[in-house]
Amino acid sequence: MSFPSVPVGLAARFNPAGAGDRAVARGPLGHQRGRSTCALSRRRARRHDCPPAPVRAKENGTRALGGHVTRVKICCIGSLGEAQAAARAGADAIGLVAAMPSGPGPIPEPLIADIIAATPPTVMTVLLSAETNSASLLDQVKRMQPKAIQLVDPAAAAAVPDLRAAAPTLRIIEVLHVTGPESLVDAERSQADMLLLDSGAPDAAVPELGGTGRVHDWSVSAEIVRRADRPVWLAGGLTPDNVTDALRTVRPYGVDICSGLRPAGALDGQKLASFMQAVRGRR
Ligand SMILES: O=C(O)c1ccccc1N[C@@H]1O[C@H](COP(=O)(O)O)[C@@H](O)[C@H]1O
Repeated sequence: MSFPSVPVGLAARFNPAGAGDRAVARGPLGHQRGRSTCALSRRRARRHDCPPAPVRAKENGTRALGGHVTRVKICCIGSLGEAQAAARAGADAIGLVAAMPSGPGPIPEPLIADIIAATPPTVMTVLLSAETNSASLLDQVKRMQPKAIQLVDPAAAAAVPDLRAAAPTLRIIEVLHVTGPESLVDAERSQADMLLLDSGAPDAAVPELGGTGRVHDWSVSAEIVRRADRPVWLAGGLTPDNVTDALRTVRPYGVDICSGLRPAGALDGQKLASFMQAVRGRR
């Protein structure tokens, strides 16, 4: 099965191979990191060869600092039809959830592999995995062939170097379950290509590794984004109603949503359209 074509504008600004993403993120975000030097005065900025000041959004937060268009990842895709609907709506990425200890998203691996194979290259296919060791993670990647892997268990952070060495084109997204200021330290330590800030409770009796529908403290997330030198996705309890606020507060590279588009389990077409409209800012 193949997808209808994705709007040209979306394809052009999203490069699943990754080089473009890194370039976009490392420019403006790296600039923010050096803010103490670069933001003090224009003269000092010139002396230190700082990049131009980021363009601030005039509208409702749809363009984060640096003027990039906010990426959208539609997660918990459950069928080829849902993947097609997400691509048609303009999603930059889709999330496919493998076996998890809890949550609404898991689907069988053969279905994940079929959806990935049918997805156009302009959409980043993200496999969500609860595995923590590199051999098991790599086996999953071989079986399903995603463009990116989302490591939802904090214990998987140690596997990042092995994954990168064995699968150099695979984008690695490390999930940080934001609990408080200590998450800033985890963000600093990460070796992944991208971070994804979520609201799980990995230490609960039945671990929650995502798909909770809960928001976390966005002020911590905003600080992580300010300090980060790599793309940061915001997830956890986003909805069409709160995403504008989330964008204004956190200014992430992209937003990621599961439960907020699934009041009855399946992807709700109207909620998907409202979410895309809120993020893209077409009012
Ligand atoms: O959805 C799940 O079942 C799930 C289970 C374990 C880890 C992640 C999971 N889903 C992902 O969690 C985030 C946020 O979801 P929500 O919007 O708060 O419901 C998202 O990436 C989901 O795909």
